[in-house]
Amino acid sequence: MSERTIAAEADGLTMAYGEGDARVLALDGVSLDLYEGEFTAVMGPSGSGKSTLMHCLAALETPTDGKAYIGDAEVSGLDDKRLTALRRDRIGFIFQSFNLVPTLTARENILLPASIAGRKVDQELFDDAIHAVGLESRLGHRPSQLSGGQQQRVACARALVTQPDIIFADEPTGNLDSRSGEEVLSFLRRSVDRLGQTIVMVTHDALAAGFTDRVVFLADGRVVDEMRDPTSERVLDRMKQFESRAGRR
Ligand SMILES: Nc1ncnc2c1ncn2[C@@H]1O[C@H](COP(=O)(O)OP(=O)(O)OP(=O)(O)O)[C@@H](O)[C@H]1O
Repeated sequence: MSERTIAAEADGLTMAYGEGDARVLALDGVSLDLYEGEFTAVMGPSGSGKSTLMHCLAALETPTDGKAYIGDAEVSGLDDKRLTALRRDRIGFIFQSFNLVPTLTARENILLPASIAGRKVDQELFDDAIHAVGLESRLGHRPSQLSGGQQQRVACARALVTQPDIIFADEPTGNLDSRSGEEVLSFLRRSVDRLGQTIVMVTHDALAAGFTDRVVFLADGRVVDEMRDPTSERVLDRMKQFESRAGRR
């Protein structure tokens, strides 16, 4: 197997919310390497810490203990200015609720992060992304004139055209019907295969996990298992095993 390069790393990440009786340990010492050019899914029951892990890795939250790295930059060691630059220049986000600017067209939404960063978007990459997500005829439309699936494809193109080191996607198909969801997942898959994009995606959906290269399973704030080259059937089976184990506890 060829040597893999680490795109992001969790090193003993611990996150406690609240105090005393109300204390919740959302992450309980998670150590995990995420590799360049891979599509990784993070799965686990509700409350298992998936979003918290992603937020700590993406420098949106500061862990109680442990370290998060993007490449070799330790996220918690950066001052505010460097952190803003890291998020802007090296990380892409796709959210369940799309988070598009309602007053801007699809084209303007896609170009916004690059424009804020004062960077030019590579025209070929822009054309490629638009073609891949099938939005050629929708570039002048505002989000309210687009379907949910089209809006999420705009959000995917927006994350992709800045060519970030890593894209974090938090349940990107959670608000979509199965057909639109599959379109978005195929697009993400292609951007990994064709552009070598690195993507980490939180999902509850075994079908979505079937599009990835690797699934990491969380339970109670810990990594409890992982699967390479998953199929949705194998992921479903594994999830059933977890549920029956949790039921016996
Ligand atoms: N800001 C917060 N304040 C207090 N507790 C929190 C906060 N954010 C998360 N938690 C708690 O931390 C635990 C992990 O939450 P997290 O959102 O990471 O789980 P998740 O696996 O993403 O869940 P879901 O699949 O339901 O989105 C949960 O028990 C949650 O209630």
